[in-house]
This record gives sequence, structure tokens and C-alpha cells, in this order.
Amino acid sequence: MSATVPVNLPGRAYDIIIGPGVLDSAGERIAAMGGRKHICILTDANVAKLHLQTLQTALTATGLTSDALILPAGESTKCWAELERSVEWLLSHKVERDDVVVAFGGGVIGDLAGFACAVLRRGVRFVQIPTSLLAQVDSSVGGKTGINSPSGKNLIGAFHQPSLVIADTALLGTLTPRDFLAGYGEVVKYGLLGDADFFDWLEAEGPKLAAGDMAARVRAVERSCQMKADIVERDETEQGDRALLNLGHTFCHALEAATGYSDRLLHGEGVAIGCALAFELSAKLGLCSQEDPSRVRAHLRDMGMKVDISDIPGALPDADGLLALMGQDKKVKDGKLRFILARGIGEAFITSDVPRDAVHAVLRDALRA
Ligand SMILES: NC(=O)c1ccc[n+]([C@@H]2O[C@H](COP(=O)([O-])OP(=O)(O)OC[C@H]3O[C@@H](n4cnc5c(N)ncnc54)[C@H](O)[C@@H]3O)[C@@H](O)[C@H]2O)c1
Ligand SMILES: O=C(O)C(=O)C[C@@H](O)[C@H](O)[C@H](O)COP(=O)(O)O
Ligand SMILES: [Zn+2]
Repeated sequence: MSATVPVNLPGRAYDIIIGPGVLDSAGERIAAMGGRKHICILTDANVAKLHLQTLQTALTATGLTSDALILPAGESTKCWAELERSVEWLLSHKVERDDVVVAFGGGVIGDLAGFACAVLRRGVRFVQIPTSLLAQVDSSVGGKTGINSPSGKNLIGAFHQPSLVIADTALLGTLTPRDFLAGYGEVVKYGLLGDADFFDWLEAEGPKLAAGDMAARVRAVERSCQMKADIVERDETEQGDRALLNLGHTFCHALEAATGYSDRLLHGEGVAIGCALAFELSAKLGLCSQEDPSRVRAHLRDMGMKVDISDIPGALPDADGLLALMGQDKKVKDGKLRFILARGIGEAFITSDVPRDAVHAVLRDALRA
């Protein structure tokens, strides 16, 4: 029940190893990469408590020693202060360019550690060992790394590909239901952006997947990684097609900024709400039928996820305020927003041809609901 997805980037190719128990092979796989025998691990407090010992035992079994920096859990860790702490800690361990650093955690640790490795000595190798569903299906793959700014999400960062990804699906068993479902938001995104059959399958198997069915989890991680790898191979640095992976994110990032990158809204929850809004906007513009957003929302609702802006606790800015936050989106070109919209489920495309009034109206309706 395991799978390997290659990411074929010229000069920077790597494998994504997926399956229950693959963490046990981390020592062998990392030792095979060469470099010195001491491994620095960046992780967070939740993951350290549950799984660090297993990782360190796997490393020790092949003669590797390790030290870990345990950072606070949560989105607010993707900040300058924790970046500085991480880089200085790695420097204090005299990490060299050919050493291997391990990012062991969810997307927060992966993004922060990846960025620390991108800037440390202008580039140190790192291995992603994603422990959340979100990190296994999305953030550990493709080399986007970075931190947040009060001005906007992920505004400080770099492209820096990992040298290997080890996604042990058994680790997903200790996620809280909320964190698991947040990751599921990105899984649904893949079906919506480019694979209608996968979305059909999620409608049928999603509940089983959430309940812990391992074969379903492996299949969802593998399909998501395969779709991401295909897109990243075509367009590593988002000059074009890679922006498809941003379906729902223009809305999501504005909502995350509006909620102060806090526990009020997790990234994957924002992606689910953002995908529903992107489909509402597509329907409003006559690009797809009204049945499509209804179907998207019905599936998210069936899974017990946040679907509407009103599912976010606490006050939010009005439609103008959210539009202003969207102005910091990295897809903005010549001052104009670009969106990922859809002609149907599995048929997303990138466009800058979206009247501001239509976006305003969708936001206004969503805030009123
Ligand atoms: N670089 C990319 O391409 C990319 C893609 C998608 C998302 N992201 C980023 O990823 C971040 C979200 O990632 P996330 O949802 O993994 O958040 P996260 O890293 O905060 O993890 C969510 C929570 O789950 C806990 N956790 C992780 N693994 C666990 C396990 N096995 N058992 C128990 N608890 C565990 C963490 O401690 C945390 O409390 C956001 O910052 C988002 O911007 C990046
Ligand atoms: O890998 C990508 O490309 C993505 O867009 C994946 C997204 O799920 C992810 O949240 C990413 O970090 C967003 O990128 P950004 O460039 O909009 O910050
Ligand atoms: Zn995302």
C-alpha cells in the first residue's frame, strides 16, 4: 500500500515516498543522500511530542545522529522572529551546504524550514517529512517556501525544492479532526481544478477517508501529489499554469490576513471556502452552471467542513476591506487581480478578465449570508 511519485525537475529531481510506515525508512533514505552524519530537524511542539522519537530512532538505526529545534505550533510561527531563530540555530550547529536538514511537521514547519534552508549559506539541502494531510498532499511538494507578513500571506519567500519527500500516511492518525479536514480542503481543490473523476471519487469515498481508511488516504495523497508534480514540472516558478494550484486562494489569503493568521481560520479551511467562492463567481459570470457551486458546497458540508464566510467566527472586514486585502495577492499583474475560475468541476483556468463589481457582489452576498 505504498507509492512513489517522482518530481522530474531538471537538476532538481526528487521522489515523494508515500505510505503507512515509510517514516521507518527515513534513516536509510537520508543516509543514502551522502553528506555528514549529523541531521538537524525543525519541528513543532505537537509533532515532537507524538512522533519525534520515532524519527530519531529511524535515523539512529543507520548511524545518523540528530538534534531538533522544537518551534511553537500554528500559523503564527511563519514569521520573521521564528525564521531568525531557525536560521541562527542551524548556524549554531554549523550546518554546511551539503548537509541535510529535515522539516518534520505540517505546512507551517515545511514552509518555514524550507525558507530557512533557502537562505542559509544561499541554499542548503532539505528533506520534507510532512506529518499533516495538508503537508502530504500539497505543501511539502513543489518548493514554495516562505513566511507571512502583516501585509499578506506568504509574501516573503523563495522557491527551494526539497531533495526528498517522505509522507508517512500512518502519522495522519494523530491529527485532530479539524486539522485533518483542513487538509482535505486542498485535496478537494485538486479535483475541482483538474480532475472531475477524482472529485466524483471524493464525493463517494471522502467519508471513508476521513474515518481513517488507509488505502483511501494513500490514494488521495498519491493522486494529489501526482497532479501537483505534473503542474510543477510544467511551470516550476508560476509563470503560467502553476497558478491553477491557487484555486480558491485569492479569497483564502484575504480571509487569513483578515483573521490575523489565527486559529479562527486554518489555511485549508480558507481554501475550502475560497473554492466555493471561486465557483460562485464562475457561475455569476456565466462560466459554469449554478449546479457546480451547489455541488461543491454540498460535498464540503457533507464532510463537516467550513463552507461559508459566515462559518468563520468573529468580525470580518466588509467586501471593500476584503478586496483591498486581495490587492496584495502575488498573482496581481499591472495592478489587476487575476483569478482561478472554472468552466465546470475539474475545468479551472486562469483569468484577469474579472470585473471588480462581480467579485464585490460575490463577497457582499457571502458576508450577508
Ligand atoms: N508551500 C506550499 O506549497 C503550501 C501549500 C499549501 C499550504 N501551505 C502552507 O501550509 C500551512 C498549513 O499547513 P498545515 O495545515 O499542515 O498546518 P500546521 O503546520 O499548522 O499543522 C496543523 C496542526 O497539526 C499539527 N500536526 C501536524 N502533524 C500532526 C500529526 N501527525 N499529529 C498531530 N498533530 C499534527 C500541528 O502541530 C498543527 O497544530 C499554511 O501556512 C499554508 O500557507 C503551503
Ligand atoms: O504550490 C502552489 O503553487 C500553490 O499555490 C499551493 C497552495 O496550496 C499554497 O497554499 C501556496 O503556498 C500558495 O502560494 P502563494 O504563492 O499564493 O502564496
Ligand atoms: Zn494552499
